[in-house]
Amino acid sequence: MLDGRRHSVDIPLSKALVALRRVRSLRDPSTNSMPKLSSLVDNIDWETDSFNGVSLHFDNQYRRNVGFDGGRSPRTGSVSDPELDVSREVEYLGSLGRWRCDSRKIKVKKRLGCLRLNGGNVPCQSNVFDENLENAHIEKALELARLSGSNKNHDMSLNLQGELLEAGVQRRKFIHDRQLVSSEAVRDDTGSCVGSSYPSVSDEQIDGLSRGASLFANDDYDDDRVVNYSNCGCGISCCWSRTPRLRESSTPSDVEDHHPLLSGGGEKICLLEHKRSCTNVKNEIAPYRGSPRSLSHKFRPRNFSELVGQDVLARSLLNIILRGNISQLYLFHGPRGTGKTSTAKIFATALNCLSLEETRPCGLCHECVLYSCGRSRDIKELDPVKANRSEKLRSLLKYAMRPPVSSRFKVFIIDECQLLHGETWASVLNGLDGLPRHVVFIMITADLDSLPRNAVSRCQRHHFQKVKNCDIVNKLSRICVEEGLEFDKSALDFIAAKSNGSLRDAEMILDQLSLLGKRITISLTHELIGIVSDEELLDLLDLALSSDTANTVRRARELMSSRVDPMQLISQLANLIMDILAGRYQTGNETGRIVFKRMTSEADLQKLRNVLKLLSETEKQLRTSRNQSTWLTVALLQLSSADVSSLDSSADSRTCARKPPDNKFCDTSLRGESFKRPVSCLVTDANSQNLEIHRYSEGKLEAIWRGAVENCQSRKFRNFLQKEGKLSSVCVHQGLAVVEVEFCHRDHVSKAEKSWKLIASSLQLVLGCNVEITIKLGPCHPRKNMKLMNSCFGLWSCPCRKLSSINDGNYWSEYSDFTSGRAIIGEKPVEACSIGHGSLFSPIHCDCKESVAVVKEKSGRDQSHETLSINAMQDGSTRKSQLRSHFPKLDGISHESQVLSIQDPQVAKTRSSLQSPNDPYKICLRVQPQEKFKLSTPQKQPSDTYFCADDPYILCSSSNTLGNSSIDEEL
Ligand SMILES: Nc1ncnc2c1ncn2[C@@H]1O[C@H](COP(=O)(O)OP(=O)(O)OP(=O)(O)O)[C@@H](O)[C@H]1O
Ligand SMILES: [Zn+2]
Repeated sequence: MLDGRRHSVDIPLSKALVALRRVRSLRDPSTNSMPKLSSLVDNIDWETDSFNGVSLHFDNQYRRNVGFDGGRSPRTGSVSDPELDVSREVEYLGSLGRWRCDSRKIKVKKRLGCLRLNGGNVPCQSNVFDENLENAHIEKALELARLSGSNKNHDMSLNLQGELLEAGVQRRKFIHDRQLVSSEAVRDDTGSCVGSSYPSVSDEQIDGLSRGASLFANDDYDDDRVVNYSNCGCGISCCWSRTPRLRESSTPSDVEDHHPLLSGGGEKICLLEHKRSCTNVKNEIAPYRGSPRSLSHKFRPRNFSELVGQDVLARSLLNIILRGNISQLYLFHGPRGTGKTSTAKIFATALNCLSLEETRPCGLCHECVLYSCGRSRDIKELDPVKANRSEKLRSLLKYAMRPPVSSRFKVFIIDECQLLHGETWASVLNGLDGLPRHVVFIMITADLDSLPRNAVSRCQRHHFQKVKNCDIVNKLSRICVEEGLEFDKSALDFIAAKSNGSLRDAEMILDQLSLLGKRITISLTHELIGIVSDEELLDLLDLALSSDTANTVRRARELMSSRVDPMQLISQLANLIMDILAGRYQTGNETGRIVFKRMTSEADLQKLRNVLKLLSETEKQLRTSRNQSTWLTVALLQLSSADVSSLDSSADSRTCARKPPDNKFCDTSLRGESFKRPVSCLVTDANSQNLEIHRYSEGKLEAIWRGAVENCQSRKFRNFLQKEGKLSSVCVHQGLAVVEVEFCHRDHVSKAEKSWKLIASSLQLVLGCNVEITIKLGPCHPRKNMKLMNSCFGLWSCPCRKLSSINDGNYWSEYSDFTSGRAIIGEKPVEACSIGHGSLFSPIHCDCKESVAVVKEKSGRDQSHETLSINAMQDGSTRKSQLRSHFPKLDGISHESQVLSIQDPQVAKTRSSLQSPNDPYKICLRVQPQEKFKLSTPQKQPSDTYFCADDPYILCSSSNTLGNSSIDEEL
């Protein structure tokens, strides 16, 4: 029918069109929206070119607006990018119905058919969809195009577009359905319909298509969104569901109907709905229409009143909005799982909520609905890692300059903002003054200490508390009721206790339990969490204290082999003992009553304290040990002898004088140093063989190592061993010492291995028995070559200043300053910092290798000696290296270390904030002036004063001063 005429739509032209659609100059400069583009398609008409072909034609106004010039990019003037994504071509073809007529029609079909679908090239089977129908549309379109070309008939041109679109839709429907079969569509958590993955043919949607993602996607900053969509969408990048269209008249139901995809602010899942009315092809696999992904997702708070345990904070945020005191930069910080992200979203929505009521966000207004269904273009969650890329950041700031699309504020939420680089922070802070008032940044972090100080001080900070146990229990029970779960109250209590103030953790545990049955019982909870119940713990403690060796070993083994990690067990035991000592333990069972009956005298309580110390020591050793179960069993067997005398240093020397059998460690080869009696005990191993194990404190191991090193002839090798090596364990059995020596570098290990005989014989000399040596790679030692400038060093030289508690993973970051200070030790002033505001069993550590902390230790043997060690906390392991060159007088090592925190005005103030009611550990700051020091302003400074009066045990001792007093050298 069109014989003799060459109908062509040049590919460059089509690509240029696609390119044009992405050009920012097409946007309305005032709103950054795309009204011109929306009608761009409408204004395309078709004309026959000089070659009797058909070419796309923009009306002149648009030509002028966009500076369109054939196949050239309007921005650069260069030819459009030949590498344009095929998927964009699909989009374009789909929306505009690009084709080549006649024989070229076939080409178009082939082209369409071979378009790459997500996950690979999936060629279409041309016989699967109705080719005739498509042909009919194309023929009709061609005819129309010819006519419109000659007549410049606008209506006709629109009809033509309709036909083309029909053809395109046919094709895309086909592609889409294939896609549905080959991949699972991703759904939103509410399971609601969220818009079609391909359009019906309404003008509105066509319009949406033309405005949509590909245009906005090319907005520099919106790349993120595109990535999100294309990653989790239906797989067809032309999917119009990435093109949330602002429909000003949207009612909630209206919006629900087209429910989203998410725009910037939504949860990062692409929500696709296959509009079944648009397709007549059956889906072989029905798209997933699941329930919410998790309980915590389902029960995410949607407004301030649903926030749990953050009442004050919620009130203050609401007041900020009601009074209109909006800052530009907010910082939400606090422990994990306490509602920071949820609150940021609530706050962002409330900022834009249109309701005049005081309860905001209302959840009903246009803005609220837009956000809740993921379509808000004014609330965006940004990926901090991407924001670190300078070009992204520039785009972001540029984007922020533009007025909000439909709301009052443009809100950018940056979760995990500690991942922002210093330069990113600097750019944000510098750019802040120039940004319009409608821009609001909400930064979220659980790690305040990693943020640059100036950034923190520029933000309006809001601290999220750990959620109280009772609040957690209430929320959990509400969830149970709503979910139709039965529950034991004790199970919920237990979950709350274990989740350590994190409501999310609690909800996740409950979630898991709910999968196991309709009733949440305490035993099931114990089973799942892998924690020993109090009864079992008491039973074990009772066995251990009553010297019932065989049963203690059996019971400990049972527990550890079934479900409990030795570290966990030791921590639980310690908690239990602490509760008993603090009089907080309520026993409801027989074992408990028996134990308590026994534990009445002061001596018994003292014994329990000693048990705690012993467990603390063991816990430290377990961290570096490979055979944790054995060492824990060993420790348990020692509990019965943990009376006052066994841990008393003076008693130690007496014991040592008695010289235990097989014990050569009091040998004078150790240059006159007296050591504590090696703790020896009998363990029945798996083969029921008796294995005698001598266990040494870390200090003693160091001394043995020192002795061995000094026995080495070669000075070079001696230096090497001293600097790089560490004796990590000695196990003596029937006159044979099994020794482990660690080096923290592979090269060092191989070097030491080459000279193992040297090391072994040196150790033999010290130990006085045969030695079997194992040389292994261990965790890094503290930096022995640490530069000590005027003996001053401090934790705060550590660039990351990241403090965290090993045991519970909590970040106490906001209190990082509280123990830094200056101390005078001996005659030398040093920077001192307390690292121990955690607990005895979860010492605070710094995960930066360069962190150092000064620890003052009382010598185990001789109180007049003081040992100054550097504890470099790395990866949870504590190492000590003595600074003998700086403090030659210091010698001896003990297991008792006290952290100095000096001149710290914050201590008293912060103790109460540190001590969260939910904290399984009690934190007690102890004022304990050392003999060598005197407080210059001694008011309120009785020796051994506990701030924590109800706590009979020092969980964390900090020798320090109150108020602004300082510590001076003893007069
Ligand atoms: N204060 C709270 N009130 C109500 N629900 C909460 C609260 N805190 C946590 N949740 C629950 O935990 C889930 C996760 O919370 P959210 O992501 O807001 O915590 P977060 O503090 O930002 O955690 P993270 O720092 O790990 O990102 C929520 O979906 C909600 O179900
Ligand atoms: Zn609202």
